[in-house]
Amino acid sequence: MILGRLNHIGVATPSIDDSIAVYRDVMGATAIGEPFDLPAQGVRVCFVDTPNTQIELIEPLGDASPIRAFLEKNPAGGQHHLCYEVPDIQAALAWFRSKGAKVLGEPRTGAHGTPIFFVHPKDMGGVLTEIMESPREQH
Ligand SMILES: CC[C@@H](C(=O)O)C(=O)SCCNC(=O)CCNC(=O)[C@H](O)C(C)(C)COP(=O)(O)OP(=O)(O)OC[C@H]1O[C@@H](n2cnc3c(N)ncnc32)[C@H](O)[C@@H]1OP(=O)(O)O
Ligand SMILES: [Co+2]
Repeated sequence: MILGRLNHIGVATPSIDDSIAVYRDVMGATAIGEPFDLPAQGVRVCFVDTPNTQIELIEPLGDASPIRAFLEKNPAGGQHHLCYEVPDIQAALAWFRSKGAKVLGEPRTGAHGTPIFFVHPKDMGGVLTEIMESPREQH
């Protein structure tokens, strides 16, 4: 497998609106996207662009949101996952499985419109890891 660039850092928050204010007013971020809902992923999302990567703010959406338990343990929010690009999602899936790492569910379409999957933090040194197919590989 060829590991590509860090695409984004996922940051869970109880309030995207409050987090936008922090990134804008305290961090000086100038490129902040419009929040949008991703019901299939159980999250509301907002991207903050930095010169070399993105911060992905995620707020729970719906009762079955996968970030609810995280926010119960971390009520103020916090760093939730790292996302790396790969050229071929199926090859990456086979690679992680061959290494015995627990892939969480099947690949699905992520916030960038390309396939993603997650690898359990227990197999990744405590870091929930998202793997996404690079937008540049889409035809
Ligand atoms: C915006 C869309 C998309 C994109 O395109 O970018 C996204 O990023 S969506 C992001 C949200 N979606 C997901 O996170 C999906 C994958 N996650 C899961 O399946 C679950 O969250 C989980 C990782 C399996 C955790 O399950 P959960 O029920 O929430 O927690 P547990 O209490 O059972 O946790 C077990 C164990 O793992 C530790 N943990 C949980 N979350 C994290 C984390 N983010 N980083 C590091 N460690 C984490 C948790 O503390 C437990 O540890 P122990 O207590 O020691 O057992
Ligand atoms: Co993500």
